[in-house]
Amino acid sequence: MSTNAQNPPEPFPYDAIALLSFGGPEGPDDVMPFLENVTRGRGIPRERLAEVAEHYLHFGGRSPINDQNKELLAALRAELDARGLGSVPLLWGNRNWDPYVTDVLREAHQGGVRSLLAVFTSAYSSYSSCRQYREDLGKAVVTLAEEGRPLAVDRIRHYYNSPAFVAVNARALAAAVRELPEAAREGVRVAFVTHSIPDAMNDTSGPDGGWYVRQHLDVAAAVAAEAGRELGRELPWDLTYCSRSGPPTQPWLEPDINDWLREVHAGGGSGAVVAPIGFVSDHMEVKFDLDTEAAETAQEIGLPFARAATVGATREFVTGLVDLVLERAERARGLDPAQPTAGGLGPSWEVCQVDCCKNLRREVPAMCGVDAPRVEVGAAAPAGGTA
Ligand SMILES: CC1=C(CCC(=O)O)c2cc3nc(cc4[nH]c(cc5[nH]c(cc1n2)c(C)c5CCC(=O)O)c(CCC(=O)O)c4C)C(CCC(=O)O)=C3C
Ligand SMILES: [Fe+2]
Repeated sequence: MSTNAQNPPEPFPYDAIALLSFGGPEGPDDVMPFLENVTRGRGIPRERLAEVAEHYLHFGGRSPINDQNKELLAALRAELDARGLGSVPLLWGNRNWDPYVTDVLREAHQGGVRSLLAVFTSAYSSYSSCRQYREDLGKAVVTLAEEGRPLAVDRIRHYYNSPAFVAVNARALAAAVRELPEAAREGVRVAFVTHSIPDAMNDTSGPDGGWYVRQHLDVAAAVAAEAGRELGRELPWDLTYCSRSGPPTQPWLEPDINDWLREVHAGGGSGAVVAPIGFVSDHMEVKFDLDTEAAETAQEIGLPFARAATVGATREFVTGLVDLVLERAERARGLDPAQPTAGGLGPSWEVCQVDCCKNLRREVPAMCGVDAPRVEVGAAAPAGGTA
């Protein structure tokens, strides 16, 4: 690699890195406006909204997600600094609550940022967990282009099967199994848990459909095997779901975790461990649907129950994310770095095909895809430059 006096070796090809997340209310008054942001135009029944509002109010009207993102940002910042990226700004923008993506990117542009590498707080492919983040970016990029602020955006590949994500989840699962009383461990059953989505959304996830479930099954198998090795025994497992919403007539992914617990109990299982591999930190779904509701179900039926930790801001997970940032940077520079993975699916795409995780309602611009709006970055005049 050649170097010269002006440029550090291997210049990082992005002006900033941005963590993109869901957002959540900060207090009771934010709860309804937040829920309206989340569900605008989505046909979620009113009763479901009132019910979810109660979940938030049960925790003082405050989602844990913003504080968890701040913790993740601090850990990412430290790791980026340690890896020679101390001069690259790290931004944070949300879909449904302040700080909103468009506002954050506008401010970054004013500060000189013209290209961005995005990291989503969701590890898997589906409309809700991937394309909608790409649409958040699309909306921001189109809006800013209209203001004469062109911005280029890439993202890292999905990290569900990064060795670090799998290893940290496996250790957490083994620890949760050890939390059960000894007598409950012998016939223990494991439920990997993720956010339910409509069947139709799974059917269009990834480039050719079904990837949301496929990716979770791949992670689940890898995590169960690794945790099983650590414990010196096989762990029987299933993939289960929480947080179903939508009208009852619409099929969503099943089984629900509560139904699964009852079934395990009826089938003579001695204990249950739930491992929320679908969530990167202890979101409201984890705090309410698992730690509150599912724990109550288990207690009601007398089934010993433990919940595995989420990856959160653990050192190894964060290091793995920065590995993917550096990998993406090398690929942007035309190099061909190693792309380590766990499980059996191999490295996932970082540029999406046209209908990848298709928006079933309407077509809106999405970044990081082959059909993303093209923005002339570096054009001096206001570009309005979207095609
Ligand atoms: C796949 C997926 C993820 C994982 C990927 C990712 O992390 O992005 C996720 C994350 C999250 N979902 C969250 C909250 C909510 N999701 C809702 C509604 C919905 N989620 C869906 C899917 C997902 N959601 C879907 C298909 C709907 C139906 C409406 C629609 O088609 O969009 C609703 C409305 C009420 C309700 O119906 O439950 C709320 C309040 C929070 C914040 C939690 C906190 O505050 O800690 C987070 C991280
Ligand atoms: Fe959700």
